[in-house]
Amino acid sequence: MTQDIAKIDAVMMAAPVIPVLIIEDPEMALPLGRALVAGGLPALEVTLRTERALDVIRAMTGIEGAMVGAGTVLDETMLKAAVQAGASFLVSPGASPKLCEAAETSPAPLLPGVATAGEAMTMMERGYRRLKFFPAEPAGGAEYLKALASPLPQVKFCPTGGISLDKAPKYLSLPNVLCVGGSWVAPSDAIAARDWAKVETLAREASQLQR
Ligand SMILES: O=C(O)C(=O)C[C@H](O)[C@H](O)COP(=O)(O)O
Repeated sequence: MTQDIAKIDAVMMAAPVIPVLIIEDPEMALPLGRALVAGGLPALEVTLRTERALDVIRAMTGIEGAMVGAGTVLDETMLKAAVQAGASFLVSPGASPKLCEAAETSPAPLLPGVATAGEAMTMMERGYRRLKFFPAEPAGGAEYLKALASPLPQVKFCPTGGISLDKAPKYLSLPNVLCVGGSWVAPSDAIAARDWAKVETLAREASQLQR
C-alpha cells in the first residue's frame, strides 16, 4: 500500500499539534512524553537526530495514550530501525523515491515532506494524500500553503518548521491543514531543567487551538 490514509489520519487528527522532539537523554523520555500526553498532545514525533533517539522511542511506547512516531527518517535503514523500536508513524523532511519504496511495505505509515506543488504532485502520483509541508515558514508560510489548496484539494498537510503558538492558528484555519508540527511545546531549556509542568502547560495551550 502506498499510504494508509486511515492510519495517518488517526495521527494527524489526534490533536491540532504534533510535538517534534529532539531528545538526547532517554531518561527524559517518560516524564516528557507523559507531560505532553497529559497536556492533550498524544501524537509524539521523536526525531532520529540524536544518538539515543531509538531508545527514546522504545521508552515512549510504554506511555498510556501516546502514539509514538519517528521524525527525520531519511532512508530505509532509519525507517526499519524506527519501526523495530516501536514507531507507529514515520515523518521525513523530504520525499525520495527510495524512501517511499521502503515505506510502501512498512506497517507504519509515512508522512513525507514536500515544499512545492511539483513535489506534492509527484507524491500524489504515488498515491499519497497526506503530506508534511516543510520547512513551512521559510518556504512561504500559511499564505503559500493556502495557494496550494485550490489546485490540489485532495491533499491535506501538516505544516512544520518555524511554527509557534502565535503562528499556528493561521495554518489551522486553512482547508488543507489537518494539524501542525512544532518543537515549541518541548523547548530544550524546559527539558534540561526537567520542568514538566511547563511542558504540560505548553501542550495544553497547543491542544486547545481551534482547527
Ligand atoms: O526532520 C524532520 O523530519 C522534521 O520533522 C523537522 C522538523 O519538522 C522541524 O525541525 C521542526 O521545526 P521547528 O518547530 O521549527 O523546530
